Amino acid sequence: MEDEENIEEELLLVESQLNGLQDKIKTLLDQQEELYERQAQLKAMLEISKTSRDASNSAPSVALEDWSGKFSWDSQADDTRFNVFGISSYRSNQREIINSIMSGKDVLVIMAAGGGKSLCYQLPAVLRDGITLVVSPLLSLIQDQVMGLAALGIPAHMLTSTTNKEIEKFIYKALEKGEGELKILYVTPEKISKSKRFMSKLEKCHHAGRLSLVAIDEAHCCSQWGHDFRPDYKNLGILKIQFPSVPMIALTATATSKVQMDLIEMLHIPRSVKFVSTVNRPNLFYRVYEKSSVGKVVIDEIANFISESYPNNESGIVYCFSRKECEQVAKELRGRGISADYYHADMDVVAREKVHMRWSKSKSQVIVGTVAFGMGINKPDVRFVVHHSLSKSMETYYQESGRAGRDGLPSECVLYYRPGDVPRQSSMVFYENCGLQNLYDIARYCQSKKNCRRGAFFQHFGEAVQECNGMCDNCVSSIELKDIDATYHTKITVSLLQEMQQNDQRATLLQLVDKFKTKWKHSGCSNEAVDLKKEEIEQLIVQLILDRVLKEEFQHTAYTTNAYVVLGPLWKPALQGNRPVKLTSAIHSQDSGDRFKSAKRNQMSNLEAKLDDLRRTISSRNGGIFPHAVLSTEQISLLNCHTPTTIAELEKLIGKVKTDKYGSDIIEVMWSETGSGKDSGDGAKRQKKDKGVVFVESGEEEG
Ligand SMILES: Nc1ncnc2c1ncn2[C@@H]1O[C@H](COP(=O)(O)OP(=O)(O)OP(=O)(O)O)[C@@H](O)[C@H]1O
Ligand SMILES: [Mg+2]
Repeated sequence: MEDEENIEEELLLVESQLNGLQDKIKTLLDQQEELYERQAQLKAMLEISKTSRDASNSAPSVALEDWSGKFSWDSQADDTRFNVFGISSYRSNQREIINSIMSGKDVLVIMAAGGGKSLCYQLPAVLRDGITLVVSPLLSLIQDQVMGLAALGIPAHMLTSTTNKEIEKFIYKALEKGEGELKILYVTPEKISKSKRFMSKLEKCHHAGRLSLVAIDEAHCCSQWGHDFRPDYKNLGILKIQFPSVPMIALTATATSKVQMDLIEMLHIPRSVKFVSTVNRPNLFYRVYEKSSVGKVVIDEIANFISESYPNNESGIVYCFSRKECEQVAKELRGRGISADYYHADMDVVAREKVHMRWSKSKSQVIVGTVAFGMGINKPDVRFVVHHSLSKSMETYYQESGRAGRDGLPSECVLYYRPGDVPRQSSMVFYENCGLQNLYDIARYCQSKKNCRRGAFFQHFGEAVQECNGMCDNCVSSIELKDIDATYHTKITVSLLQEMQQNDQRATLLQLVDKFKTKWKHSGCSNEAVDLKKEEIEQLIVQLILDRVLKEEFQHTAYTTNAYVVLGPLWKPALQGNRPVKLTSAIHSQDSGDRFKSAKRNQMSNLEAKLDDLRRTISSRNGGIFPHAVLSTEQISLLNCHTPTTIAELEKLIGKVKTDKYGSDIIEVMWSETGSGKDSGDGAKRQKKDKGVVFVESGEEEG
């Protein structure tokens, strides 16, 4: 008997020691997991830093050649840039890239979205004799580019599955015999890997010395490590093998060092000159708004934001978490007078294309989309990108928000955040490699009320910090902040979870908030700790997850995956109150205007509105051309500033090609708005001054 008791006693002891050990092992395993993740992060950072150092050491051609110096084609390039493309000056790195291509080098370009990569191959294509081949992944991107070039009078065509027989014949003749006018030929990668006929024509073109340049757009599609891998891109290596003497330019907006190495190898361009531009998008204003837990209130806020900040139908995108949410939000925005269409992967291609087209031509203002609305969005004048919920990583957010302001003009990226959205995303991404870590990075971005938003991007992409210039909410906010001591609240949360776990109970984030409130009430609140609002408790719990005091655990049901909050590796010190926990809260939550709001041209002038109408009229008159291909928004502000009233003045601002095409229409608008010309009765005088220019449309005057 006694023996048995002793045994039982010892058994209990051993079991409790085992439990203790298992806890320790769990904590150690958690720590190991954290360290592995950090190790991977540090290795990647080291790789980036090594590659950039190697690039500057091992590519003497880069160091020795001054791509910004003088070249024999300078004046011809300047003339084409301005008179054909209507671009008044180069942006950062464009001139250097063009010069290296013109010198016959292979080039790798990494430049942020909207940085102006197209000009880097289109301008040399016009300058060099012969035909430039451009490989691009999507039909819609190709169509946009070909139409844009046609509007500039540059002979460009595409050879895709939609090309009719007649055009195909024309293209093959141009390749084979040099007949007909063809300067730039766009193809999808499938043409290279699947059409022997096409490759044989291309070889003939090359043998006759007429293949001037090969451009690979969206080159990150080559790499399996990239975010848009396309198997057919893997076969593009054949191009350098077949045409070694033809310069190749590979362009992409985002490529980690791993992707860069991958694509240099796959495209066989080991000696390429590399140009890496900053990830910074100085014209984008980043802000995070607190998101209400009431769905309708969120929509009201988004609708108000759009109609107050963008009353002139300026284009925007609203990103949503799910397809259903997309449809719902679009419907509710429409109900509030905003012309919005939805776009997601469940729609058929024709319906998607229709929605995209309407929006591209500014016939609808907003697309409410899921992540499916991605690569292929070429619209330069997107003024705002709203996130109805947070993205799954900083990288995804950078890309999605980066679709704003590709024309370089001030634009806004707004994210509606509530901590309750974190578990919605985490239950989708937890099985992905580093999925949770990536999600927690963006959650940290959203939770912060103090740190520069731009700084978070620099840190994420391993780039030196640059000035924000007051272009994020945290840098300009006049909201007064206070730090709440949440050490006691943390203790309560941890002990609550400890009790629950002992009883084999679990709670989701929202359930935990409710349980916290009940426990708080019963705890007597004798402590001087302040009462927290529901949103603040949610915020605290997410902060504790990010700080590893708590963690998320997932369980599949037949229909869904639930995310539960459980104790994390650092719960013990938190329970003992050894680690002070601070929660940042806003004292006055009203945003008393910021520099972006006042700097941004909220109202278009009458003249700008008229020119905007004009570009839309010309666009619909000419079928396919987009309004921004007629006149860019930047050009409209230029015209608004300088108010040219003669063709000669106009040509100095927008170049020859656009003046020849649209000059008389534009001048007519200028006259009607500025009171010059026929209204002031000096039309005849003006006509005399601008000999050779006939304003056919101003009929009254002529007669
Ligand atoms: N030097 C410049 N000055 C003014 N506008 C420019 C200049 N270069 C390009 N742009 C305009 O900027 C916009 C974006 O250019 P482009 O489409 O080439 O960007 P991108 O780098 O290819 O971006 P993405 O990665 O999104 O494809 C276009 O409207 C283009 O006409
Ligand atoms: Mg591009």
